[in-house]
Amino acid sequence: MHSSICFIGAGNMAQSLIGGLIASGYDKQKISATDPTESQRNSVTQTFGIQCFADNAQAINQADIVVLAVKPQTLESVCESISDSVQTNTPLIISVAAGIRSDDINRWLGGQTAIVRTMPNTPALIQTGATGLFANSFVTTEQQSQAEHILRAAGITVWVDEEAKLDAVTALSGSGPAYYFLFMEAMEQTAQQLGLDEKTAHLLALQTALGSAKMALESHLDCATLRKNVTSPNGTTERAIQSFENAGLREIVENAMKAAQNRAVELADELGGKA
Ligand SMILES: NC(=O)C1=CN([C@@H]2O[C@H](COP(=O)(O)OP(=O)(O)OC[C@H]3O[C@@H](n4cnc5c(N)ncnc54)[C@H](O)[C@@H]3O)[C@@H](O)[C@H]2O)C=CC1
Ligand SMILES: O=C(O)[C@@H]1CCC=N1
Repeated sequence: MHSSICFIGAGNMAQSLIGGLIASGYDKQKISATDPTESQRNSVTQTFGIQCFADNAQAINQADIVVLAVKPQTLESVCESISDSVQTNTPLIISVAAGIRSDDINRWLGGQTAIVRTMPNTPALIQTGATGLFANSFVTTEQQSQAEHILRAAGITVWVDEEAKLDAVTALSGSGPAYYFLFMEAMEQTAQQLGLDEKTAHLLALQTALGSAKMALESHLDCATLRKNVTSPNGTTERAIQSFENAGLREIVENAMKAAQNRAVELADELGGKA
């Protein structure tokens, strides 16, 4: 039998996870969500057929698992508003918030709380997500498997042995879908400049991204070798790759990912206690 899960905050990330769970066969009756915005609650109920509530503390009373899916800036006040119920009912807490450390969440919830801090990504919606997980010292082995089971319904899962590594996961797979969307946007725009219509440019850009990722996942070859296999000497790809390398693409990626990681640390320092 499925555990009952309540999502606090029914925005983009919660909806991706809810969609992934339902697609994997999770019992809808066991999933609920809260959100202060009425239109958001109605839309989530309509899309997923789950119950939504306005009152966080009331909604989590029956929950075995509470997923904190609000913005990092809202997390402290949300935790304080549910701390009495958490202390009484002792659900497993799963946080998806970027940056915010489990020690801070534990303190805001009143202490001694089992918390699995995670960093999922929005492709969870189509069960192609990637999630990093870290368990604090109050999490039992059984709760660890429960958290993994839930996130696995939405894609692959990877446990990290140090909490700080979740900030690297954030910079890679948490924010990563946006990097690929940006790249696909840019490829589509340029393809139109080169003479393709919008629909054709869109389809070819997306199928190319999908094919490349699927091929790399299924291949025994590394990404550098797969790239070289596309690059004929003195051919078209070589010119494009030279153009990327000359423009410093590797450094651009390095700077962007380090900026994301730094922001995760900054968020934790700004909104929680200093590490
Ligand atoms: N969007 C993404 O790709 C990812 C987001 N995250 C994390 O997920 C969390 C949520 O992000 P998004 O879903 O993108 O934001 P969002 O803004 O789409 O969703 C947050 C939801 O929380 C609701 N909310 C605000 N105050 C609330 C309260 N007091 N009680 C209950 N709900 C409340 C808002 O109305 C909104 O619907 C963040 O902490 C973020 O770091 C993690 C991984 C990826
Ligand atoms: O941009 C953000 O802060 C969140 C965390 C990872 C993806 N979106």
